[in-house]
Amino acid sequence: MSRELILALNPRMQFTRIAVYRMNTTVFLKKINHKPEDFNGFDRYVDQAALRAKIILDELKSNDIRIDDIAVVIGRGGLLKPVKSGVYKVNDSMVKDLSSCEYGDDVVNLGGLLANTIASELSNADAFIADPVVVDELEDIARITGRPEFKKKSIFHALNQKIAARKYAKSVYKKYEEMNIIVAHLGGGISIGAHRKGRVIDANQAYDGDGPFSPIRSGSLPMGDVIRECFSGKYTQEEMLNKQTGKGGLFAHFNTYSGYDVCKMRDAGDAKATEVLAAMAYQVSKSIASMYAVFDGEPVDAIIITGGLAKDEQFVKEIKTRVDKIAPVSIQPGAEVLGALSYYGKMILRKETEILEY
Ligand SMILES: Nc1ncnc2c1ncn2[C@@H]1O[C@H](COP(=O)(O)OP(=O)(O)O)[C@@H](O)[C@H]1O
Ligand SMILES: CCCC(=O)OP(=O)(O)O
Repeated sequence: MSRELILALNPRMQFTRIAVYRMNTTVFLKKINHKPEDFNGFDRYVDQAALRAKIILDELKSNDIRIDDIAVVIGRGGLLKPVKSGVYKVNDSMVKDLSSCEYGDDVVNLGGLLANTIASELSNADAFIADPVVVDELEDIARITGRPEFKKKSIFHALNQKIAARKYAKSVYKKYEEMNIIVAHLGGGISIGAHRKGRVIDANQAYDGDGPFSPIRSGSLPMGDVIRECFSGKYTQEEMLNKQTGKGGLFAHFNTYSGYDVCKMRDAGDAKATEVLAAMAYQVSKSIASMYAVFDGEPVDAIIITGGLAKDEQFVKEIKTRVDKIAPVSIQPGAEVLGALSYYGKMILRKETEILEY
């Protein structure tokens, strides 16, 4: 039996999900909740790397995980320069870009940094990320905007979207690379991707760009109003960016980061929650429908709705009824981030994947 373990890491704002796998067996699975006061004094998410790494290692040790059997530490990848899809070994250049927030400050940056810090504490491990949020397969036409100095960037849930699309393709006995699929990932952020024959040729820029509003992000906004707010003197640049990326969407309306809580408010009869969730479903539907045009007349084989909010039947129903004339709709509730990372971890151990250099 192989003694080589895989440690997968998915850092979120208020918790870190970790799992340890021995090939196809899950050895350990844990959601480590963090107290907000633990991070007092840390201005940026990346400043939390050393503390979170210690908390994770302590958790593994106190659960008798044989940490020196860990060979692969793999984290959800962060805001980096645009890259092609695949597995990347964490190197100095990646650590530099993540820790300096060169491409933005988001909790997702901690994926590569935690993997690196933890691997360096172990005797036998290397650090990796796979399909980071900056996987870029956009067609050139998708990059052009109404201002020559602004180009659209590819920032979306690449890991989750591609795994969901591959899983669907397998379920209908086809190859991902042979299918045209629209994937809607409904998580803390929301991204809608047009997967044409295995390449995501268009997607909304789900971090600080465009698309539907989400539990924490503002999405597309009336641009004139945003410009006037920027110059109102009321907010710093950092505050304005934060309103777009982490304090917009449902958070701005309800002061909670939890889409689940807002769904519960709607279920309890709250009129505002009903109205705002309906508007979010409406925006997601419009974004899915807009991707139909991206395929330029080629048939779309399926629409996949996935992510945490895909667990909410009412929310999904409101989207489905608006888009199911385009293609059959398949629901994959929840986001299998750790499972997706373990899939790549296994490929690394079996030497079945190219290890790309950042
Ligand atoms: N059963 C549920 N019903 C509605 N929303 C849910 C449910 N479970 C999780 N969510 C919401 O999904 C969002 C998280 O999505 P998820 O895909 O897990 O993560 P990520 O933020 O990494 O994209 C949160 O807003 C969470 O409250
Ligand atoms: C960073 C862009 C993708 C995104 O929104 O991720 P989360 O939903 O995990 O915040």
